[in-house]
Amino acid sequence: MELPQAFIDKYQDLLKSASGPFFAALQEPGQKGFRINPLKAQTKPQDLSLADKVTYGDWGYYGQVDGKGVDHVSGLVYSQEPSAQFVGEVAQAQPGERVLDLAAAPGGKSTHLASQMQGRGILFTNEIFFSRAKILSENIERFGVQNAVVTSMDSKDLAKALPGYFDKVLLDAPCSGEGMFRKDHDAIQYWSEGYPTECAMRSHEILESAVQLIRPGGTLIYSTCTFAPEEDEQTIAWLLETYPEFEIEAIERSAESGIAAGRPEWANDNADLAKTARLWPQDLAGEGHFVARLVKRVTDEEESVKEPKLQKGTKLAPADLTLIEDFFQENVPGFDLAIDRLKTFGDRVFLLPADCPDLGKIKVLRAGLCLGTLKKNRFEPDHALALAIQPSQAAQVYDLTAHEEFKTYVHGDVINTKEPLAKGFVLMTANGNGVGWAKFVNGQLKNFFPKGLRF
Ligand SMILES: C[S@@+](CC[C@H](N)C(=O)[O-])C[C@H]1O[C@@H](n2cnc3c(N)ncnc32)[C@H](O)[C@@H]1O
Repeated sequence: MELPQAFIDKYQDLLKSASGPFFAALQEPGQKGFRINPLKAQTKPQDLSLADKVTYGDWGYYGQVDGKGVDHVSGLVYSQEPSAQFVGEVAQAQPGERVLDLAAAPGGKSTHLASQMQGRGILFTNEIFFSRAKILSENIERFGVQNAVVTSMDSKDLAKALPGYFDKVLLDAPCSGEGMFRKDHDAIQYWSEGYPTECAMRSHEILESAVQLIRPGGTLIYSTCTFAPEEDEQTIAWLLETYPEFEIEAIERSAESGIAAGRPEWANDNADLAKTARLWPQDLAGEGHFVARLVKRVTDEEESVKEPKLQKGTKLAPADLTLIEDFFQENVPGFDLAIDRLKTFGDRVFLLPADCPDLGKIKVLRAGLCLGTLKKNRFEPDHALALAIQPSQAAQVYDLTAHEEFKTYVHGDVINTKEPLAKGFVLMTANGNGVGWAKFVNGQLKNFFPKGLRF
């Protein structure tokens, strides 16, 4: 890998004698990793050895996930390199909290936060670019998250809609990506001497919104996947100077983790910057990252934050409500259908997260769990529902791995079976987790795996 000369000069100057091991590490292959999904019923991957555990967090392992394998398709695993997993560990979202992931696509950190929240509280996960927000939304669906609102907004507009609403805001900033050079050689092509400063300016702008979105007493987590001090310590120094109500909270780092402290001498010498964390590829098995956690102090002159109105459910026509209730009674009897939280977008019916704020001014791609679609005289379950429920909640289950028919199903083919199934919807499972729906009629399981996902 050929590094730009200006990059080499910069890090020789910053790292002095440590620059040798740094440049040597950049010539090594990138580290691969994944996290296991605790929201799933069966949490033991089928085709992966779990020998090498990432030292921090409960769910991380080293290794590469097969994008076409059972574990990926069922949402049991999420590919994420090990250093990126440290960001979620620093955030420590709690069940019941209001959490925002402000720059979230493709969803590595959001799915991690959702794992921590265990379906309780509300997770707003935002991506400014709509095409990337769609990918984020698909990943939230595959992971079986029920309490997320996926949005695609400029952070300024989100801050106008929900000021002071969140207990925690994560900004995993769009950055110069130096920490990803080993994984993504294109990042080297984008890099120029002035690029970190440009990115830092964009981070400042997004942080201005993040600051408004956090409630007094709430927490900001800021991370990048770059080594550049402009985007790391210098950006946090700028934040502290501009918003004195913020204070850095020390990040716990065990000695064996290889995680280093932030570098005050690369910013304004504020000693508190050493409470931030740096992940260097020469010190640990992972890529480059920077993480800071800050608390927004409650000040005396604080104006009380106005609670937003709650989002009302849709008042459904009695016939439509009956269709939905009958579907659940027959096919997913174990599901707790909270009628007052049902909300339609066109003919699609969603179950909003509990206490969802008014979404009137918010550009939403997914509001909680998509249950299904109201068709003429019937209700058809959504793929998202198959991925979110536990198989024990479904009336009928067909295990594809036991029948060695996983590939047939994801290819979109009909499955013939002699199993004693009743006419109706069947949850198709693989290795004990839902992967989609089929409809059983006359000895055949008609395939409902979405056309766009078949392979
Ligand atoms: C580092 S990536 C996020 C990765 C994600 N947290 C994950 O773990 O999968 C930063 C994201 O910010 C988005 N972004 C770029 N400019 C932005 C802006 N002005 N406001 C908000 N997000 C922006 C990018 O499209 C990108 O998806």
